[in-house]
Amino acid sequence: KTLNYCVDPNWTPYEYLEQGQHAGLSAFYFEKIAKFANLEIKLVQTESWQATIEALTKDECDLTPFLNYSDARAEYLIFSVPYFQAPNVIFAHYQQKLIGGLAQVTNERIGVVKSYRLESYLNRYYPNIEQVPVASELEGLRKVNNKEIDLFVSSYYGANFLIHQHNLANIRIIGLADLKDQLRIGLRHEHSDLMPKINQAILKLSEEDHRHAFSLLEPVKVISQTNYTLAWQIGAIGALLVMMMGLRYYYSLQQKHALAQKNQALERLHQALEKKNTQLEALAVTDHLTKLHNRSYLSDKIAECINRKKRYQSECCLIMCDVDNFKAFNDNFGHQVGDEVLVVLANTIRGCARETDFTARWGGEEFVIICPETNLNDGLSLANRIRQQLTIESAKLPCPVTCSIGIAQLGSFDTQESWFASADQALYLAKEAGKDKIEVAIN
Ligand SMILES: Nc1nc2c(ncn2[C@@H]2O[C@H](COP(=O)(O)OP(=O)(O)OP(=O)(O)O)[C@@H](O)[C@H]2O)c(=O)[nH]1
Repeated sequence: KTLNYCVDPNWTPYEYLEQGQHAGLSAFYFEKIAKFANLEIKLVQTESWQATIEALTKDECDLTPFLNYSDARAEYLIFSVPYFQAPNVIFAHYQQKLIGGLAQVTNERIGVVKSYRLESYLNRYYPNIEQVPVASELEGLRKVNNKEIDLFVSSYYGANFLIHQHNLANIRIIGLADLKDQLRIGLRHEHSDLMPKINQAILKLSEEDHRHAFSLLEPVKVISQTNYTLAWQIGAIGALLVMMMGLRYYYSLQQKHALAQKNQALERLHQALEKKNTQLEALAVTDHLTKLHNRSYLSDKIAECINRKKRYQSECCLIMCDVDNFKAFNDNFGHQVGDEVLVVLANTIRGCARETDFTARWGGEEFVIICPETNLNDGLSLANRIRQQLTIESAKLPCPVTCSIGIAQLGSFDTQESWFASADQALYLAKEAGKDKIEVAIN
């Protein structure tokens, strides 16, 4: 027949339920005893020791493996020989004085676990002591630790275990209780025929078994262990992040460097382009043979002179200079020498003109000088200087070179066309008059 058994679900470390299973010292002993006695057993779970006692009285449980003898219990239970003994002691807050035993308890309130043998024992032998019922040993000890009650009586090993386990640092033992736990199996009377077998099984328990049972009462040390796996994981993630950030920083530095180099190259290119543009702009307004300005450059300057004349009545002279018999020169000495003649005349004009004058090759063998802020006399003397200097400069050429010059002063109502037409007319007259001459246009 299967025996149903109940235990105290909250009597750590002696006896308790862990995930619905019987655990603790009594579990270790009872498993061995049941095996030695060849008992078939089945746990019936209860909510408290009081519920276990009730279940035993109501025949819902056949036995309980770890309890003390009491006359009250003997009414429905038969007891085995004890197989575990422990003194009972009095616990108090560490500020309480030592006492000899329960007999010296006077005004103190003492905690007792409901339905424990101590409850009836105190009622019987110390009726004057004020009892405070608690649900479990742990609750009683906590109340002492927090000074909610003055004393607590309990089994030495079990309470010692709980004090360490739950770090109840304010508690100390201040005296011995009269009672001693003598823990054994309690079996309902109707199964008393099994008791001899059970007692025999208890006697089979070895010293080694008892040593092991005591080892179960060692408080479990809560060792704060570093979670190295987590530390490694965090470390690895951290290192990875640092590495990624480092790589990112390294790449951004490289990119920055490459960008800076590209920018420098672009800047150099930009400067070269600007230089080229300036050169191109200069080329666009420069005659490539004589390096004087060309006609398009002069157009702007002529317009400026006309505007200044209109606004300030400032004087301006236009000198038009044409190489005499240039065709013959080309024909006789070739175009290369003809080019040299043009360069000589251009240099002569450049050398004679003021820095403020604008000189240009107007086309072919014809040159133009615009002389701002220059009256007719000054223009005339410039024209003479050119003619004279050309005679000197052309000495290095195969044949003397002369030029004819027409001068026109800018009139108040002149346009570019009329002004140039006047100078051209004067030049024509100089040619007509036999060349190597200067003629002035009359307004
Ligand atoms: N070598 C050279 N000859 C040029 C250049 N530009 C124009 N000519 C030549 O200059 C000559 C000008 O001849 P013409 O207009 O008859 O003038 P010219 O022979 O000087 O006669 P006059 O003006 O009356 O003295 C032409 O034969 C053109 O081919 C040039 O850049 N270089």
